[in-house]
Amino acid sequence: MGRHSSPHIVAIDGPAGSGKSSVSRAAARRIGFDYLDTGAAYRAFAWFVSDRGIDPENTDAVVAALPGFDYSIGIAPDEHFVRVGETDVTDAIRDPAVSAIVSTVARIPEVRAHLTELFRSIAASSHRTGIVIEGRDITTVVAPTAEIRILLTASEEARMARRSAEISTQSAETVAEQLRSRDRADSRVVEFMSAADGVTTVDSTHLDFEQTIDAVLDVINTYREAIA
Ligand SMILES: Nc1ncnc2c1ncn2[C@@H]1O[C@H](COP(=O)(O)OP(=O)(O)O)[C@@H](O)[C@H]1O
Ligand SMILES: Nc1ccn([C@@H]2O[C@H](COP(=O)(O)OP(=O)(O)O)[C@@H](O)[C@H]2O)c(=O)n1
Repeated sequence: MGRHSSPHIVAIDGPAGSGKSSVSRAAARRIGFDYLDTGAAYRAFAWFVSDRGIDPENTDAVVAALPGFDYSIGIAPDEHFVRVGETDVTDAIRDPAVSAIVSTVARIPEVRAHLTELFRSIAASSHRTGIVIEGRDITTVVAPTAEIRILLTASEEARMARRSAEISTQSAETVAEQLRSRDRADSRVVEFMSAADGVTTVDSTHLDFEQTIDAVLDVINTYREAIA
């Protein structure tokens, strides 16, 4: 526990359904690191905006809501919760209604700057040797100097199939169309479809879940001396 230096950072980016959350959490658990899902904060902020009756297209009103956004998240891989104020929103932020508006609030530069600062301070609060942080702009904006940076990709077909297997309340076509339109909107704001300089690509299209975790751990182990 008595660690005083900053935690080492493993930065992982990728499109929706590439396996970022599940693979990052499992990899973090195996190496005793904390785990931060940054998409959860964008989702929780979208939930908050909607809960307050703010139109997500009303940029000024959305920006004005930022100081009142009281966010907390569990970063131990086995203690997952997301809260806004006293409200547990762990499940609510996965609702399709939240997915439908999250890209609209995520494209606002003030929102991105505010959440980026929040992610850096959450990461700095980790008491473990390191933290795996996943999202869309972790390798490029949030933690561009991380020792280990990975782009986790998979074909569009594989990503849609994985996500529709999780969601039983909507048809596969609806899930696929919503995912495609969110990826399109997100990729206008941040580049996560191709790897930036120094970022290692892990393509999980033909890997199962366990093989993908192993592929990510292989990349981490390659740099192990840097994070020993
Ligand atoms: N390599 C894989 N093969 C098959 N299913 C996978 C693989 N990686 C992840 N999954 C599953 O795909 C779904 C989407 O993964 P998730 O981690 O939520 O992706 P993301 O965070 O990138 O949107 C989850 O149900 C997860 O268990
Ligand atoms: N670092 C990040 C993470 C998420 N996001 C936004 O948050 C949304 C939800 O992210 P997520 O990681 O939960 O999405 P999934 O890929 O899990 O569906 C994305 O569609 C982006 O609009 C972002 O802009 N930057």
